[in-house]
Amino acid sequence: MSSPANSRFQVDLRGMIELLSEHLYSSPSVFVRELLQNSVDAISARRLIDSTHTGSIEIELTGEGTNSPTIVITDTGIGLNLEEIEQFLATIGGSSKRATVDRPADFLGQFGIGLLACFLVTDEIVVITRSAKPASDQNQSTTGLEWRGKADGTYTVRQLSTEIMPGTQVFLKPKASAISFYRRDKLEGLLRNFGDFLYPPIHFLCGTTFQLINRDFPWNSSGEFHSRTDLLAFGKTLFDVEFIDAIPIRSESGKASGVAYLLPNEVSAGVRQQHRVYLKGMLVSDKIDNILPEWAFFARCVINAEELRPTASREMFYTNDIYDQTRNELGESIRQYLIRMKRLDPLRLQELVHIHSLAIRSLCTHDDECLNLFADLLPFETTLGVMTLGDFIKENQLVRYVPSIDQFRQLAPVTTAEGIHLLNAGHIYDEQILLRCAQLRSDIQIEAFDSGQLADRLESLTFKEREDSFELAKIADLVLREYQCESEIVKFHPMELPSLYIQGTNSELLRLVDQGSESQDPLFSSILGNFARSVESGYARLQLNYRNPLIQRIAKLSNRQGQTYCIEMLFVQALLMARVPLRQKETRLLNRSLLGMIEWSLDERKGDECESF
Ligand SMILES: Nc1ncnc2c1ncn2[C@@H]1O[C@H](COP(=O)(O)OP(=O)(O)OP(=O)(O)O)[C@@H](O)[C@H]1O
Repeated sequence: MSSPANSRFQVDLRGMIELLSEHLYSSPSVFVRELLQNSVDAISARRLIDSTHTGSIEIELTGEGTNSPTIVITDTGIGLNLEEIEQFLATIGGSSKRATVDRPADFLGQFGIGLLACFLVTDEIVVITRSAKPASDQNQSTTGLEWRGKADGTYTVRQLSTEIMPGTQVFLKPKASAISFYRRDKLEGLLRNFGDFLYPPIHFLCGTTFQLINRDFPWNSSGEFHSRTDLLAFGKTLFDVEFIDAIPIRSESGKASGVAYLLPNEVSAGVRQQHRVYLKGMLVSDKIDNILPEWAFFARCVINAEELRPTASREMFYTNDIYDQTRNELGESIRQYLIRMKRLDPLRLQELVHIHSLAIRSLCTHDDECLNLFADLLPFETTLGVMTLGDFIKENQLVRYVPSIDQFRQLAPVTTAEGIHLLNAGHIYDEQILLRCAQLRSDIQIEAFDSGQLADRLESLTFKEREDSFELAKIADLVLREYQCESEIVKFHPMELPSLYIQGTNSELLRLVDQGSESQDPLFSSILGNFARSVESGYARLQLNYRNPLIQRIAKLSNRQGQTYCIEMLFVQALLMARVPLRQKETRLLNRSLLGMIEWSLDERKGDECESF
C-alpha cells in the first residue's frame, strides 16, 4: 500500500477571525486594551534600537455624534515595513514580540491575534505606518504604508505618497452594533481603565479637550511605597471604599508589587474578594479572585506584576507554579505586616480583629503563627462579659470553656453564682482555637466544662429538708421517667432559678435518635430504635433548686395532682430554657399539663387549695 500523502488543514478565514475577535473576549471594550498594548510594545521595540527615545501615544476621537465618528490611535513606536506588514499584520498568529535567545520578551503582546479584537467595533482596520529601523536594514522610504484589513479576511497594502514620521496610526470607524464605543465618555473611561498605569504618556484628544490619561502607581520599581495616607487615597480612587488600612505587598517570584487593603466591614469567610491585577502596567482584570491566599479574605488588593503569564484573552492568568508562589509571597507580606502591627500599633490591630473576628478565627485554625499573633486579641463571650482571650487568661489560670452556645447560656447563671468563670466556645472555630492554643502555649491551660461537673458542686439537702421534700421527689421521679430524665432536689445559686436541666453523656444523642424515630417511616424508626437500645444510659437530670421559694411551696403542697402539674411544667420550662428542642411527647405534655393546670386552678374547691399554694 502506498503511504498516504501529507495534507494541510484548511482554514476558514472568516470563521477564524470571528472566533478570535468575537468569542475570545468577554466584552468588545478590550479593543482599547489591545490598541494601547500594541502602541506601548512598539515604543518599547523602538527603545531597543534607540535608548534615548521616550515615545508617546495619542488617541483622538473625531466626528463624535455624527454618522461617521473615527478613533485614531497614534504612536511614535517602531512602525512596520512592507515585509513586516505581511509577516505580522497580515498573518494571523504572526507576532514580532516572541522572545529570542538574545532578546527576552519584554512585551505585553505575544500571540499575534490582539489586533483582531478591533473587529468587535469595526468592519475595517486601517493602519498607516512607517518603520523607524535604519534604512540600511531595509528598502525603506520616508512615505507611509497603508494596510487595510477587513473582517472577511481580505486586506490591501499600498505605498502612500505623503511623508510621515516613523510610527503607527490605526483608524477605526464604527460598525452599527458598536457605535457607543465612539462616544467621548465611554472611550475616555476605557482609556483610563486600561491605560491608567501604562508608560509612556497617553493623551486623549476630543474636540478642544486634550488630557493626560495615565498616572503612576504609588510605589516605584525598587519597591518604595508612598505614605499610608497616599496608599489609602489611592485605594479609594480604585475601589471607592474607605479602607481601614493599606499594606504594601511584594512577591519576588511574580516580580509583583502592590497594596492589600483591609476592608472596613465584616465579610463572610467563604467570600472571595475581587482584586485588580495589572501586568506591566496593563490592566488584566479587576475580577481576579485568587491572587491572595484564601485566608486573606478580609483584604482587596491592587497588584502590578512583571512575570505572571496571561491567557490569550489576557483577562486571566495561567495558574502555574510562579502564580502559586506569587500568591504565597503576597500572603506572607500581609502576615508580616500584621505581626509588626501587633508590636507597633496594637489598637489598630484590635480594631481589625474586632471587625474581622470570624475571618481571623478561621485563619487561626490552620496557621499557628497567626494563632500566636491573634489569639490574645480575639473577643469571646464569657460569664464576666465579652472580653478578649488575653484578658480572660489574666484573670483565670485555668480557662474553663463550654463547647456549645446553648449549654453556656444554661450554665452561665449557675456558675456565675458559684464563682466559676466560663468562656463560651460554642461558635465556629472557637474550640479548635482553644485546643490549639493549649498545645502551643505553656501559659494556657484549658478544660471543657460540662454540666456533670456542675452537678458535683450542688449542695445536698439537710435531713429535715429531705424529709419535707420526699413526696415531691417521688412524684418527680415518676413523672419524668417517661422522658428519660432523673430528678434530684438540691440547693444551688442563684436562688431565683427553680430548676436546671442537665444533659447526660448520651442523653443529647438519645434525644436526637428519639426525635428521629418519631418519624412516619417505620423502617427508619426501627433502625433508630435498635440504635437507641445499644446506647448506654441516656438519662438527663432535672435539678430542682430547694433554695428557690417556689420549689419549697410546691414541696409543701398537699394536692398530688397539683404537684404533678408543677413538676411537668417545670420540666418543660427547663427544657425550653436549655434550648433543647421538644420531642412530640414533650409538646403533648406541655399542652396537657397547661390545660390541666388551668382547669385545676379554675375549679373552685381546688382553686382554694391553689390560693393557699
Ligand atoms: N502599533 C503598532 N506598531 C508596530 N507594530 C504593530 C503595531 N500594532 C501591531 N503591530 C504588529 O502587528 C503584530 C500583530 O499584532 P497583534 O496585536 O495582533 O498581536 P501581538 O501584539 O503580537 O500579540 P497579542 O495577540 O498577544 O496581542 C504585532 O506583533 C506587531 O508586529
